[in-house]
Amino acid sequence: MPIASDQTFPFPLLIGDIGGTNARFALLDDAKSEPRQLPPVKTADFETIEAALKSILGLNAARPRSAILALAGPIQGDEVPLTNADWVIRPKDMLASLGLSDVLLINDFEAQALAVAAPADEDLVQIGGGEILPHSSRVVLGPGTGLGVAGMVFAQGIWIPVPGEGGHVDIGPSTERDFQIWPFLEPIEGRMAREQILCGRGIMNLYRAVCAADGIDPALKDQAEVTTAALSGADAAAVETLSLFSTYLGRVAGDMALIFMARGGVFLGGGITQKILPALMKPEFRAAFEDKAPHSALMRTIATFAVVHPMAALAGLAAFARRPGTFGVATEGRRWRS
Ligand SMILES: Nc1ncnc2c1ncn2[C@@H]1O[C@H](COP(=O)(O)OP(=O)(O)OP(=O)(O)O)[C@@H](O)[C@H]1O
Repeated sequence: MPIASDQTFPFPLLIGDIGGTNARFALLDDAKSEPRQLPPVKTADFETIEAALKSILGLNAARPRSAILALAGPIQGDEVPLTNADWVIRPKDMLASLGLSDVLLINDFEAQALAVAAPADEDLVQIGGGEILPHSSRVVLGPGTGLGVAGMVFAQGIWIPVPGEGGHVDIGPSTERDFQIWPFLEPIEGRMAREQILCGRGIMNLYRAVCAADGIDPALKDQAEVTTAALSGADAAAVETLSLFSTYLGRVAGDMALIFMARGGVFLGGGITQKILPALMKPEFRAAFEDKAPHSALMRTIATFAVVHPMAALAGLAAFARRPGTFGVATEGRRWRS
């Protein structure tokens, strides 16, 4: 079966990380050069990806010959809608209108996974104990506009990213306080999924539920206000919201570590991780991560990290574009050529 590792991509190469809110792009002139970052764009500011790219590529930039784009959403067919934004990516249109000869689409957390195959020390902040076991499975998960999740498996000498929709797995109450709050959380079509809590709008869902459980009016208007008030200690409901958020993220991170037996480490990406890092360094996240009887002893050996690289997905795509043979990235049904 053909995999991307069998083939290289023509340079100059455009790499892009397209999230629900933000889209970030860079150009790689060749396999040895550093990516040249293009100005970031808000997906809501442009009707289509072609319009966004035409605006930022400008007249003088080297014209890319191929593109590898990471998208927030499952990739299927010739029209790929984003899960949390209005863009529909049509690779055939991109080939024609941008003059490309090769387009590969992958999942955005697959790109985050590519970035944690060989992360630089300065791009990581360790949360709690444990050590990375080399050549062992890894997990990345990140709260942003949604909750992205992916695995990274090492087999037969290469790293294989395993994309999925792990943000949409069910999550349930566990402690007495959870049972007080859960009835007030807004479900999605009748069920509680991880992404109802562990993302930007999830923070508001959780904050409103905490307030409702205590019979108080929610005074804070958006997730940034909640995390700011929580980190400064200015609002008790916000403080509890962020504490619970850390606990639930720890639980889910622990679940993913168990599923992948991630002795290679669990890596937290996503835009929100860096904004709430002081809260994640408190005991709640790691305690919930380790609270996995009968496997708590095992969990204590698994390292957890916040990824503090500002463009981790782009770094992952650049690593793949330079040396596709060191990764097992499947291309069936997601590569288009002119
Ligand atoms: N200070 C903050 N505290 C909490 N949430 C925040 C803060 N600032 C931004 N957010 C939320 O973070 C989310 C954007 O995250 P991110 O920057 O990872 O975007 P994205 O890459 O487009 O997301 P995704 O890849 O998950 O679709 C939005 O929901 C936004 O409201």
